Amino acid sequence: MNDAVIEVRHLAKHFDRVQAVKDVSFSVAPGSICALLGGNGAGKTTTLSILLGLLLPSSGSVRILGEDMLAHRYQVLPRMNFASPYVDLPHRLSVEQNLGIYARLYGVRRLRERIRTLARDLDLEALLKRRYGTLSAGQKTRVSLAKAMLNHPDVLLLDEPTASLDPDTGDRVRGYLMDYQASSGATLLLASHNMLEVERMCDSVIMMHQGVIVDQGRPAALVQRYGHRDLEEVFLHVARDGQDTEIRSRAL
Ligand SMILES: Nc1ncnc2c1ncn2[C@@H]1O[C@H](COP(=O)(O)OP(=O)(O)OP(=O)(O)O)[C@@H](O)[C@H]1O
Repeated sequence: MNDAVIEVRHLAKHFDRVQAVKDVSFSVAPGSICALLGGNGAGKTTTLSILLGLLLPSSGSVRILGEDMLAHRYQVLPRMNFASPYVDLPHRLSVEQNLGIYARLYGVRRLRERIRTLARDLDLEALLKRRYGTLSAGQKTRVSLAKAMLNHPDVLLLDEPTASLDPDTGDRVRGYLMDYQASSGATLLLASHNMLEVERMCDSVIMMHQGVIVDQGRPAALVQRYGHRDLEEVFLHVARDGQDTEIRSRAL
């Protein structure tokens, strides 16, 4: 029986002449944290956007929580959420107003209590009355994460979840996400450039290079397979030697 929470098969996406994602297939197990890794332009954000239904694929299929996302995404989206530093919220509204609007859109019950809890957990209490547009990049990242947690998602997609966070705040946010995963059983898929973060948080890693998957596995297994000291070195190896790695992985 196939019980993957995220099941991607032969996914491709091109923008005019740019082939952003080429025949990508992978699955993410329930209750796991999986990382999409790859250099700039590898196709991570495009893949996450297709999973969310924000972009239509050129070909291929995506099943999430057992549903075909192309045919039935509105049945699945209430159980998902997404955080990204690239998605902006209305600048003139306060943090509290922004979270309140999303909470109503998601049909969150006892929304004031939910916002208070998230503000406490993500250190946003002092910012609730501030206009979103006046926040620093790291503060916006935390608000985006709070928005993503409003509906207690079963599937959480995160594009660089700790971008712009200082080391202390980044560490606390990672701890928060891991605690959430452990207590809720949710499945997390994140794109990250932070290899220490990935080694600490993730059960599995999917390495992309120029739109294709060049390798995947558990972080420790990848480090061992490439004979490096850590995932950072594996990343550099794949980024600088991506084409060869792609050819080798296809030959396996
Ligand atoms: N709307 C678009 N129109 C044309 N090309 C696009 C568009 N969106 C993405 N691309 C191209 O598709 C490729 C993959 O981009 P994508 O944003 O998915 O990469 P990424 O792995 O998320 O990179 P980064 O780490 O820099 O965020 C890139 O070559 C990018 O220029």
